[in-house]
Amino acid sequence: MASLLLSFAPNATAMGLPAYAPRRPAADPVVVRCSLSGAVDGGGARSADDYQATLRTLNSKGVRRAPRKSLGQNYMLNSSVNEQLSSIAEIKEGDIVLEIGPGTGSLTNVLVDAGATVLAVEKDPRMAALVRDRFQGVDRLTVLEEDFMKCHFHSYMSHLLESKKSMGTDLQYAKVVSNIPFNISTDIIKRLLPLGDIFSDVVLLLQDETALRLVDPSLRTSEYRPINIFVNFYSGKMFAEYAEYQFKVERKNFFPQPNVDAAVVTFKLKRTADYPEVGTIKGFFSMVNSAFNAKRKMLRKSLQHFCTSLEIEEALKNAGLPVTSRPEELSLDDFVRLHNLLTLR
Ligand SMILES: C[S@@+](CC[C@H](N)C(=O)[O-])C[C@H]1O[C@@H](n2cnc3c(N)ncnc32)[C@H](O)[C@@H]1O
Repeated sequence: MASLLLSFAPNATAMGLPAYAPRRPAADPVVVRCSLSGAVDGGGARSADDYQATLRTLNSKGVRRAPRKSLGQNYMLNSSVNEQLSSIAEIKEGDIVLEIGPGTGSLTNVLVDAGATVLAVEKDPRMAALVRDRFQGVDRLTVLEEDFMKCHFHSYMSHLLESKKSMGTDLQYAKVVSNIPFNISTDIIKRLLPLGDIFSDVVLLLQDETALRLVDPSLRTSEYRPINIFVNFYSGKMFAEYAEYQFKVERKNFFPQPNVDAAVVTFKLKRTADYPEVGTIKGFFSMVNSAFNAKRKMLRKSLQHFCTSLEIEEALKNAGLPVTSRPEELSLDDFVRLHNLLTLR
C-alpha cells in the first residue's frame, strides 16, 4: 500500500473521479452508476466510490504527490461506511449539512444524493478544487477552501437555516456529518459541541481510541479527562448517553491505511437553555481544567488559587463529596455543584 501514491491533479475527472450524477435523474428513469474509474454503466443503484474502483484509479493515475499526513488525509474507500454515516445522521431531502474535509468528495456525494444542502470546508486547495470540479453545477453544494479551525461557518449556516425557514420549511437545525482528520479531532469537537443553536446532531468518524475515550469513560480511570466533562456539558439526550459509539471502522477501509482503526460517534447537542447552570461557562471550565492539571492531587490542594483549602473542603462537604476528592472522582453534576458553591458564595 505504501507505494500506492495518489496524484492530486486539481481536477476531479483528471483524477478519475466521477462528476456528480444524481441517484435518480428526474427526466431519465434509467439509473446511472458511475465508478471512480470514470466508467458509467446502467443498472446500478447509485454512483459509488467503492474500494476496488478507488484503488484502480489511484494506481492508474501515476505518482506525483503523497496525501498529506499533516492534513490527516486518509480517504474512505468503502462507500457503505459513507452511506452509514449519512443514515445514522438521518439525512434527508431538505436537510442542511456541514462537512469538514470533503477530500475526494465521496461522503459529499452521499449527502448530496440524500437531498441535503451541503457546506463543505476543505483546507487543501487541491482537494477543494477537485470537489468543486466534481460537483460542478450542483447548486446544493458550496465548497469553502478554508481551515475549519479559522472558518466563519456559523454565519453561513445561520443564513442557510434562515433561508430554509423563509421558504416555509420547519427545519430548525443543521447537522454535521464528517470523516475528520484524526490529528485535530479534539479541536474540531471543542469547536462544534457548543453550537447547539445551529446544530442538532454531530456525526463524526474518529480515531477509535479517541472515540472510546470520549464515550462515557468510567470515573476513577486514567481515561477520564476534562474533554469528558465538556462532552457531557454540551451534548446528551434524556435517558441516553452523552455521546454514542456507533461502530468500528477498520483501518483497511482508508487510503493510505492509517496505523489505527476508526469509529463513528454521534453527539446530540443540547440547546443553551439545557446547559447545566453555572456562574459563567468560562469560569466553570477554568476550574475543571485546573483540577485536572494536577490530577493526582486532591481538589483542596489543586484549586487553591481559587480559594482557601478550608473553603474548598467546606464546599466539597456541602456538595456531598469527600473532602479528600480528586478530580477523576467527580461527575459533571458534582463539578457543577462544587463550582457553584465556590463561586456563588
Ligand atoms: C480523513 S480525510 C477525509 C476525506 C474524505 N471526507 C473522505 O472521507 O475520504 C480529512 C480531510 O480533511 C481535510 N482537512 C485537514 N485539515 C483540515 C482543516 N483544518 N480544515 C478543513 N479541512 C481539513 C484534508 O485535506 C482531508 O481532505
